[in-house]
Amino acid sequence: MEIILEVKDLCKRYPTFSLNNLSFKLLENTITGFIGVNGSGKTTTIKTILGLTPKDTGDIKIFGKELAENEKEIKNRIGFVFDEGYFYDHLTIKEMKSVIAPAYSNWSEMDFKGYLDRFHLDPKQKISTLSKGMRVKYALCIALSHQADLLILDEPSSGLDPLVRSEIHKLLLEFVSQKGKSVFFSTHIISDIENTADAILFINKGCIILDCNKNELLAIHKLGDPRVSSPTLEEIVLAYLKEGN
Ligand SMILES: Nc1ncnc2c1ncn2[C@@H]1O[C@H](COP(=O)(O)OP(=O)(O)OP(=O)(O)O)[C@@H](O)[C@H]1O
Repeated sequence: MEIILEVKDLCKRYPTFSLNNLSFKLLENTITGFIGVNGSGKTTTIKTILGLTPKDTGDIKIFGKELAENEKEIKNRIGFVFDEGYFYDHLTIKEMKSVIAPAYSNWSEMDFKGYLDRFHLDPKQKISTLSKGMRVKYALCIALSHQADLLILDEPSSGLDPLVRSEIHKLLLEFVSQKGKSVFFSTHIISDIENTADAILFINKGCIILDCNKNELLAIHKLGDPRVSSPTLEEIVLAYLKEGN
């Protein structure tokens, strides 16, 4: 499988927190769940990958290239969704789209309309009147309408009801089944990882404490005795967390 993103020895230091030598890869046709408790460094990692926060040291290659030297080309191929809003509240869905779309050379108006229909979003509705779930869906419509190959989502499902979460999961599964696509999403909701992710990257206190395939992890912890139930993913993850503390 092709490597879509590769991070090597990434370090970023804030006065009271640091990312410590993070190294990991995101693979093609893989949904990687980036899990960690509040304040463990998920958003800092994502912002550093996207060049929104400068790194101190380390290498980040996206589609085999350095972001700094190929920013336009790489950003064209990344769709991102942040939990904090980055839209102008006073604009409508359609007006905001007109601000964003020119930044992408592969923008597809047909795809955008298709996603709006799918999520029952009205182009005339003001951003300020969208519910949290509608905002995330709108952010996904934007992220998916410029032929991105890598989707990066920062806590897309926090605060959303189970129905909206399952709609989003379905969309991510459809997306990642296409050739050359990969999804990286951060969460602290283990059931999201259980339902959606193929791979798990677990960060704690700015360090990666687990980087593995989800099914392989479950298989390793499966107990041989059928009379005793094997640990759930949540129990396994909590055990790693306790070990790291
Ligand atoms: N610009 C900044 N300056 C100083 N410290 C920062 C800055 N941004 C983040 N931090 C600190 O880095 C740490 C990690 O924050 P980060 O937002 O990456 O965590 P997170 O895992 O995304 O948390 P959450 O799940 O709560 O969103 C926190 O202690 C935070 O206070």
